[in-house]
Amino acid sequence: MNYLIGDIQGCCGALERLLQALDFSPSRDRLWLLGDLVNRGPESLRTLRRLIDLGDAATSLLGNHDLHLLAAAHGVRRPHAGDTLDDILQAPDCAALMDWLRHQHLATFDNGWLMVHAGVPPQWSLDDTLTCAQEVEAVLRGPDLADFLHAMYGNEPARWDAGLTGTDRLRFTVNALTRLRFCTPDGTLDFKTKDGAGAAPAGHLPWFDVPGRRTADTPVAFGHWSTLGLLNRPHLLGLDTGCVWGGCLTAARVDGSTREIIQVPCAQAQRPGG
Ligand SMILES: Nc1ncnc2c1ncn2[C@@H]1O[C@H](COP(=O)(O)OP(=O)(O)OP(=O)(O)OP(=O)(O)OC[C@H]2O[C@@H](n3cnc4c(N)ncnc43)[C@H](O)[C@@H]2O)[C@@H](O)[C@H]1O
Repeated sequence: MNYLIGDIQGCCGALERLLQALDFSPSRDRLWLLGDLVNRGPESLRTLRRLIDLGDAATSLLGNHDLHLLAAAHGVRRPHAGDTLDDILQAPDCAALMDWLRHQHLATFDNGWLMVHAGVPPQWSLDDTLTCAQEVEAVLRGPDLADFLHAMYGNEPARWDAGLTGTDRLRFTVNALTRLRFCTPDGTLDFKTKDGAGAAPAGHLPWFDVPGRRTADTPVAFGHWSTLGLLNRPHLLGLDTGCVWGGCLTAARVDGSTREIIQVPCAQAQRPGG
């Protein structure tokens, strides 16, 4: 069976309880983790090791917190207050863990589902999304990783232009795939608003509601947006249900036309707004 799982954020106990609830078997089942594997929760190191141990039974996407971990490990960013990455950064095998992390995905398309951590700009087709993701993945896996991590931060360019090149193009892709919630109909990304779908800034919409979105006919699964909560529409699954904030950890079983949502409640590891 195929399961898509929302943001774990280091809540490994919740992951274990969810796998039990699924009666998960690594020889029979496949998992797709929708990013933000680590940080803010209590057991980031244990979570990474668990995912690595799953081998081919699990495919992991990178979220903004996972990229932040790579940046912290390369000395590009200082850990923030509220980060819970120290156990990884101080682990004797930190370099090997980071090597695994940088080989994970920014987007993937499997079993008819396009999967990303945050969102897909309305102007991108499925092919555009996978191509742009692969461009970033190649840099993450290559010799220029540290330089790229320095250049990755920033909110510009906020609007897609097929003519973008170099660092600007890569930064736009990272911001779209790992940070997007709201955008304008012309695809200008907003990075300020973190509230639910009803809190759209003037002139903005949740990215998935933009009229004419080119991936509207492609099933898309994403995480990242805990204040949105579970989104379950025919071609959309939003699966960040705020595990780390005391919500649930959510899996969606997607086999052919079958869809089933399975959730386990989570202990609150961080206080919203804290
Ligand atoms: N290119 C890049 N540029 C910039 N940064 C990059 C980057 N690449 C990586 N990063 C990194 O991204 C990291 C996070 O940045 P942040 O800016 O802190 O991330 P965020 O938007 O708060 O998103 P998060 O992923 O935590 O989402 P969530 O819905 O859980 O939480 C969102 C909010 O919802 C609130 N919330 C959750 N549950 C709530 C509830 N029940 N009620 C009210 N509020 C709630 C929380 O308080 C929280 O503030 C940073 O460490 C940064 O370095």
